[in-house]
Amino acid sequence: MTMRTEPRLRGLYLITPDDADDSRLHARVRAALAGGAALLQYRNKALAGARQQAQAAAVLALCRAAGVPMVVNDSVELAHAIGADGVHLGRDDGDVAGARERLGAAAIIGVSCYDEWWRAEAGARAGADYVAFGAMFDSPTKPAAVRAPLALLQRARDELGVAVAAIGGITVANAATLLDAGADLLAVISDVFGAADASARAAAYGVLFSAVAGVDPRTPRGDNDGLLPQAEQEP
Ligand SMILES: Cc1ncc(COP(=O)(O)OP(=O)(O)O)c(N)n1
Ligand SMILES: Cc1nc(C(=O)O)sc1CCOP(=O)(O)O
Ligand SMILES: [Mg+2]
Repeated sequence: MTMRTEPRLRGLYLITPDDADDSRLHARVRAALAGGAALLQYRNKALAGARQQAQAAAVLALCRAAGVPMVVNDSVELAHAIGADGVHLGRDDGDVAGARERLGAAAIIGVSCYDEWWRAEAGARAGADYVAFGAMFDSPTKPAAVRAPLALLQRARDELGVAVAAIGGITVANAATLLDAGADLLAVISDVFGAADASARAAAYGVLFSAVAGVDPRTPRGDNDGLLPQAEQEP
């Protein structure tokens, strides 16, 4: 498989909770971003249409101010409309080629793989920037999500030239196992946005990445973006 030449995404991957209260959501997002993150996904299953677009655009502005790239969940069109940095595609959300054509070569495109290896292989081959496996643990946000084995993270790290994301029930207490198994991105909703101090909780992931993965995801965009240069990775 062809290896990517761009920097590889690595660090805390914040995903917004369903929150219809804009000012409360902004405060939570600001706090989480202040703690440090490599990437943020705007996801709000409770909103649609103009209301969702306005909220997404406001969160994008917060991400821009923090120097953190933002992808949009589910919708290439919403990502395009607000000028987001990319999109996350699940099994019902369209294909990588279509998203790439619409959003451009620099867009960050991620795919959900659940517990299925073939999706990761197909996604990487189609030009995805990361493949996401989960749920790694019981998820408070998605209690019915299928569970994915750690071995998928290890295999993806060893065989695919794209970033490997883990999602589902991740906490600071269980995250090290995922980093050891090969996750580059830890995608988290509840553990950060449900914390009394979202900033401190996000920062705790930064400490984990520094200790386990040897990178500092708090480094602001422009220095290393929370991204590890490809040259520093294993061949
Ligand atoms: C990083 C990441 N991984 C997986 C998902 C789940 O995507 P999907 O299966 O499309 O489910 P919804 O998020 O749309 O409910 C994700 N959003 N992000
Ligand atoms: C959106 C989503 N997708 C999942 C998958 O397994 O594909 S788990 C999940 C929810 C993640 O939230 P929390 O950090 O609260 O568990
Ligand atoms: Mg989806």
